[in-house]
Amino acid sequence: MSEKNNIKVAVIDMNNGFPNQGMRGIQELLQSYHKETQLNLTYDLFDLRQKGEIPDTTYDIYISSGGPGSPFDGEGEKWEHDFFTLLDQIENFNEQNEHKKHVFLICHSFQLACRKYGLGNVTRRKSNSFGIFPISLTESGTEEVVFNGLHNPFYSVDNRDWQVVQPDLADFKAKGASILALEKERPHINLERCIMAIRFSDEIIGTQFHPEADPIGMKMYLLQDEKKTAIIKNHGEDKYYDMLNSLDDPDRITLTQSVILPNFLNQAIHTLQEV
Ligand SMILES: NC(=O)CC[C@H](N)C(=O)O
Repeated sequence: MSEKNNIKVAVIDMNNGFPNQGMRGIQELLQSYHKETQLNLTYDLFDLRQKGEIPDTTYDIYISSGGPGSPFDGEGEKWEHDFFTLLDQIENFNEQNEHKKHVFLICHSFQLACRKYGLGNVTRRKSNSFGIFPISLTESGTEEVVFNGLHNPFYSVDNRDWQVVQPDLADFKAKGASILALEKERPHINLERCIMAIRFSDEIIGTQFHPEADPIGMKMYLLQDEKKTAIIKNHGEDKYYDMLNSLDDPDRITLTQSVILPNFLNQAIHTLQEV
C-alpha cells in the first residue's frame, strides 16, 4: 500500500462573485475534516465564472460549488468549456490510473453536469425553491456509501430556480449513472418530483441540494425579511417556524452536513491510499 502524503483538493467557485454561504461552508468542512483526521490535506480555490480560473489535473479531489443564475448562461463560454474539459480530463485520468480522482458537484455544478452528460432535462421551476426540505433516498440512494448515515427522508437546504426532471432511466443505466435522491413528495401538487442527487460514475457524484449548508448560514438567510415572506407565502407560517427551529436539531441539516461531504472525502482518500 502506498500512502499519499499530501492530499490536494480543488474547490471550484461557481458563485460568479455573488455573496454566498456555500464557499464558507465547503472551506469550513475541509478545515474541520483536516483537523479531525490529521491528514495532510490542502485546498486551493478557483473562481471559475468570475475570473476564469480552472484547476489543472494535479488535484486528487474536486468540489464544485453552487451558484446563481441560469445553468444555461455559460453555453458557448470559455469557462463552461474549461469546466466540461476538466471533467473529461478527470475521466480519462481515471480510466488510465489506479489512484482515482473524485469529484463532488453541488447545485449549479450538478445542473451543469446533467446538461453535459445529457441526463434528464434541466428546466426552470415555476417558482424559486428556498428552505429546509425533506429529501427521499431512492433504492440506489440507500445503498450509496456517501449517503451512509442519513435517514430516509433526510433534511437539506434547497436554494434554486432550476431543476432536473424527466430522466430516461434506460439512458441513465447505459451511461452508468444512477438517481440517488428525489424531491419531497407533494401529493396535492401535480408536478414531477425533481432529481436531488445523481451518481454520475464511480468517481463523480452530485447533489441538487446543499450538503455544505450549516445552521449559521441558514439562520442568516431565514431571518431575512424577503426569505421569511417567501417561505410563509409558499409553505405557511408553521413550516417557516419549523425550519427555523429545526436548525438546532442534530438530526436535520447538521446531520446532512456531517455525513455527506466527510463520507465523500473518506471514500476519495481511501481509494487514493489503497492499491
Ligand atoms: N444554489 C444554486 O446553485 C442554484 C443553482 C441554479 N442557479 C438555480 O437557480 O437553480
